[in-house]
Amino acid sequence: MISLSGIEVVFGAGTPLENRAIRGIDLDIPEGTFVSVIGSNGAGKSTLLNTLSGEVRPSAGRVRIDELDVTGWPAARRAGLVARVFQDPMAGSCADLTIEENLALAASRGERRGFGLALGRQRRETFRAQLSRLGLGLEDRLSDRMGLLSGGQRQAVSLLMATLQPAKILLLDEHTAALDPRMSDFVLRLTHELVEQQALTTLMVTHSMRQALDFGTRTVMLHEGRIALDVAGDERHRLGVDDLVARFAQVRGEELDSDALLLG
Ligand SMILES: Nc1ncnc2c1ncn2[C@@H]1O[C@H](COP(=O)(O)OP(=O)(O)OP(=O)(O)O)[C@@H](O)[C@H]1O
Repeated sequence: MISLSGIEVVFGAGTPLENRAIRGIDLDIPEGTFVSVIGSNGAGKSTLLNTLSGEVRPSAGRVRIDELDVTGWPAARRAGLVARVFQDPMAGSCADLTIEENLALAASRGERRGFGLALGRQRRETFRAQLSRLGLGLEDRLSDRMGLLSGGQRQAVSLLMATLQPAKILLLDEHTAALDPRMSDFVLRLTHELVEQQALTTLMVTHSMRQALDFGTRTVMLHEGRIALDVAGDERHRLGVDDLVARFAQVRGEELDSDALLLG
């Protein structure tokens, strides 16, 4: 169980630029749940993910991963518990290392010693098999530098890297937003497959209402640092994109507008 209780995040506290990005969030995520997170710009989605990964320390509240209270743990200490894929395909891997070296680093995530770059034959074969599942021909390019891959290929490998080691939670921060529609579909399908196979507890931020309903088992909408909607099960099944857009407009106190199309 991942548990956030009474979380508040204030940036620039006590300054004229004080910003209460998270204003009291309570969220329990049982093991194996796949939560999609939506919300307008500045709603606090990335800050929520950063609070879970340890990049941001909450001003109030507790973060628990299973029975561990990790509130005071920096990101590096949570590395073995939290896996993450960012929006920027360049952010999750090292361009100057080979595909194989990047995978080896990911496989050693959370280990205390060394960089885990040791590349025995068996390990290489495992990586080859994992890459071949992507169907992108990357299994024959193990020695290519990561920087040579396209954004979509790199994001697919980043996803693979994030799931090589079992983590308590997988954080996906608009991880398909920078990709063209074909590659975005591909990475989303791969996400679905990996999450299902490994029964990963997952939090995926998306700007697409369609994706928010099509992927995962629960949808959370953030607005101005609070949870404005939290749906799962039958209630979620009954929701269509139009309903979600209407709820979105409602919490923003707006009429339906072109955002609806943008977010569809
Ligand atoms: N490191 C930071 N320092 C100061 N303010 C920050 C920082 N990170 C985020 N904020 C502010 O906190 C608020 C929430 O930002 P956040 O990035 O979490 O929103 P978001 O929902 O992810 O938005 P978007 O959809 O635009 O990515 C915003 O007002 C943002 O400017």
